[in-house]
Amino acid sequence: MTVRVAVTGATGRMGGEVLAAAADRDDVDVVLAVSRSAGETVEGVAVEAAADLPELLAERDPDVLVDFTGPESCIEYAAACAEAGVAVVSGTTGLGDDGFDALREVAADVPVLYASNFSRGIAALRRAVREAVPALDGYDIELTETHHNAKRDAPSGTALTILEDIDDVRGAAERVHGREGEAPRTEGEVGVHARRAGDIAGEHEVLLAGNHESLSLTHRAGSRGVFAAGALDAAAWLSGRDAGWYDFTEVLE
Ligand SMILES: NC(=O)c1ccc[n+]([C@@H]2O[C@H](COP(=O)([O-])OP(=O)(O)OC[C@H]3O[C@@H](n4cnc5c(N)ncnc54)[C@H](O)[C@@H]3O)[C@@H](O)[C@H]2O)c1
Ligand SMILES: O=C(O)C1=N[C@H](C(=O)O)CCC1
Repeated sequence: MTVRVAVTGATGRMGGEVLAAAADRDDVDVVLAVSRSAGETVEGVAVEAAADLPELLAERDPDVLVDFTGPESCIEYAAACAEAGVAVVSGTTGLGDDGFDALREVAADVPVLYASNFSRGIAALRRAVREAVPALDGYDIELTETHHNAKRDAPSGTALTILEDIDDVRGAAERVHGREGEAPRTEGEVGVHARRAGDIAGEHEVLLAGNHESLSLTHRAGSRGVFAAGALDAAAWLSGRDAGWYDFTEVLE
């Protein structure tokens, strides 16, 4: 069955990747693409005004909306989907606690699948981290993420997700963002570092060091296409499900 997909942020980096990936798949059909600035054509799809989303959702009747925009717009668009009965796949990061609370409210009305990272490799890295941290109890942990020079939020949403994984398996730890001046480690802290350079699609390293050894667990995204592919896999999987909150790991099972 072909899933009818609406895309927000269509003139953005990820919006364009989603439209390009959709063009090469026969299980999804893009019925709507919107952005703040309408009038462009992206991957052969006419981009319409995001301000008209409520009316356009009613007119085009998509099954799922795929969102990679900004924290405020993500919630605005998801709320419109709740009204229209459209499922939501979102990968927008920087939502904060209030943003996630609002997104979970939408999940009361429609299916919502959120992931800070739609690559299968990061899902595998998370499993490895959850196994390595308890196995190397007491080792120092440093997390470094590296992204393109246009990324607005820091640390990355993926880094925050991995930090939650570490807290889950080791207990809540103090997070130290960057280092400068007299800054020796304190017992159990997790160092967090965000690098911004070039057009790097996304790198995440978790370093565990102690007992005369170190372990580095690293994921590198080759392009944004990996995220677009995962988001469309999620959209195809989510379509037709009951209202509720879903996780990308369920798609990978
Ligand atoms: N979950 C993942 O796998 C994954 C992968 C890549 C990027 N991301 C996230 O996706 C988001 C977008 O990344 P990008 O590189 O495509 O950014 P971008 O700036 O290239 O594109 C963002 C798009 O959203 C629109 N937008 C942003 N804020 C808006 C607002 N307040 N109202 C209306 N429209 C708004 C912009 O006009 C643009 O079209 C970021 O949060 C990023 O961290 C997630
Ligand atoms: O390019 C970005 O921006 C990315 N954002 C996500 C994050 O913040 O973790 C995923 C990786 C790429």
